[in-house]
Amino acid sequence: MSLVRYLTHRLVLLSLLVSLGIAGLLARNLWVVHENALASAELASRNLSHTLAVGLQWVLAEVDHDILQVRNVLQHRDQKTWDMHAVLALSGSELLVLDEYGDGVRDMVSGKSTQPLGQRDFFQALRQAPQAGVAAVAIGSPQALLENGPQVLPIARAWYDKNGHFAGAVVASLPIARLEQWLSGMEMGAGSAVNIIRRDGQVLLRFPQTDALLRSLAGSANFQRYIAQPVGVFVAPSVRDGITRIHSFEHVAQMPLLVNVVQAKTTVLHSWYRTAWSLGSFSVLLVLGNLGLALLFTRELERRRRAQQALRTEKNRMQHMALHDALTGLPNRLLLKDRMEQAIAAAQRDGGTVGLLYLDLDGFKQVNDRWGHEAGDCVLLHIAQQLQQVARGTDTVCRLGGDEFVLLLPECTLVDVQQIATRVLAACAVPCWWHGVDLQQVYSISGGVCMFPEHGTNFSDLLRHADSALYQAKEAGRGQVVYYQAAVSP
Ligand SMILES: Nc1nc2c(ncn2[C@@H]2O[C@H](COP(=O)(O)OP(=O)(O)OP(=O)(O)O)[C@@H](O)[C@H]2O)c(=O)[nH]1
Repeated sequence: MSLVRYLTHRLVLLSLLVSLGIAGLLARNLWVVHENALASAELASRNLSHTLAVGLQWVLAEVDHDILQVRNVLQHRDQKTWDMHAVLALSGSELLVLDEYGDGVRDMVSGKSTQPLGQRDFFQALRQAPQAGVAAVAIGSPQALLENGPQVLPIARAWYDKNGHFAGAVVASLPIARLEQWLSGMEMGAGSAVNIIRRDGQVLLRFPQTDALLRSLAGSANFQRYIAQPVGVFVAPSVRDGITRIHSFEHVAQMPLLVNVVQAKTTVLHSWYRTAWSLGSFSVLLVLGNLGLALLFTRELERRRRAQQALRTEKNRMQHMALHDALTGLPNRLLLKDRMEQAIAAAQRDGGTVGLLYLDLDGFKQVNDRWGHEAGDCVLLHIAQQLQQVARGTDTVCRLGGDEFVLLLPECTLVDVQQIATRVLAACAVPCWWHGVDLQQVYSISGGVCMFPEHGTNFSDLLRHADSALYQAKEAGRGQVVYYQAAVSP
């Protein structure tokens, strides 16, 4: 792999890692902010439910104090009749005293007649209490106790006769309007509310008021968690609308009530969502920009790599062209000179000999003249191929130009050269077909041989002497190989 490609891969990898790092860091920070926002909201919600529970307990304790005072008098009277007016005057609130049937009830202070209350939930709860004195406060569902009276929350305790039998109830009323006014200053946010819930699951008050009927939560999973412990906070979807909320609750001390504050998670995390959206968009843009830049850089590096590759290829091609013949692809004179100098140097070092066979076609011009240059080229290619087949791996077949070829034969004795020359003459006698015509019938080949070091010790001397032997071969009738000074026919 080239350095550029290696760097490119590393760059893209690095860019990916940086992008993932940025995205991971942002995601982690967003998660921390999310958890902090949730924890703060839970704390605020818990504080609010605690404040409301304590406040409600104070209000109810005050009312209960009046109820207990009246009940005490009722239970310890020693005459058959008693002055109810005087009894009720003990308390500061408006109280009702009910008999054992919940009937015949009179508000002795106001003098207004009440509705029959024997079937009301709080009265039933007190009547069914198991033991005198044991029954605690009963709290009824919101209702009007007096005819055309306002909606109130009935708060009642049972009272008992001397024999410990249930004798009726003392009932106080907590106006719903008063509770609503108490809560009215609170800004809850969308999907959030405060509930006052009886311990049997009945919702007694919901703020802010919605059109939805106050209903019982008994049996719901969330309510089970409300009654499992006196105080708590958790996040869960609502049974009613499926919205996930923070539920914070606290039981009202000594009362069968609990207060809960529910806040929609979306409301609590509203600002977090906006931050997450803007930071998320920013990080996506950053990552995309980072990747885009890496890709651009990569493309630029790749473009440069390709340009360099093309340059190298072109350089190699030029070098090849400078050292090789364009038609046959054989080494040219320049490369022959280089190879011969190497062969001479090696022979000088090892005490060996080098043979040089200079070849020239006979009658080649006639091929050109009769069948055109393409036919001549065909002959030149054919001869080049034949000579390469004859040559050994260490030999060099060279085209000097025109119809002249040279075989450089390193580490070659005179006997070896003779054998090769014989094979060359035979190879050049192989037919060369051109459109159904055997051009070999027209041409033959002549050669001149000289040896290093016997006939010369450098390139030009050896080439000149081989050429001279070739000339002699032409003179002698062509189609043969002549040895420099030793004109021995193969
Ligand atoms: N087709 C072709 N012909 C070439 C090329 N290069 C040179 N020639 C021709 O080759 C011929 C060489 O001339 P000669 O060597 O005198 O031709 P010859 O008929 O072989 O003569 P002798 O060697 O005296 O037998 C010329 O006609 C050149 O034009 C080539 O690349 N292709």
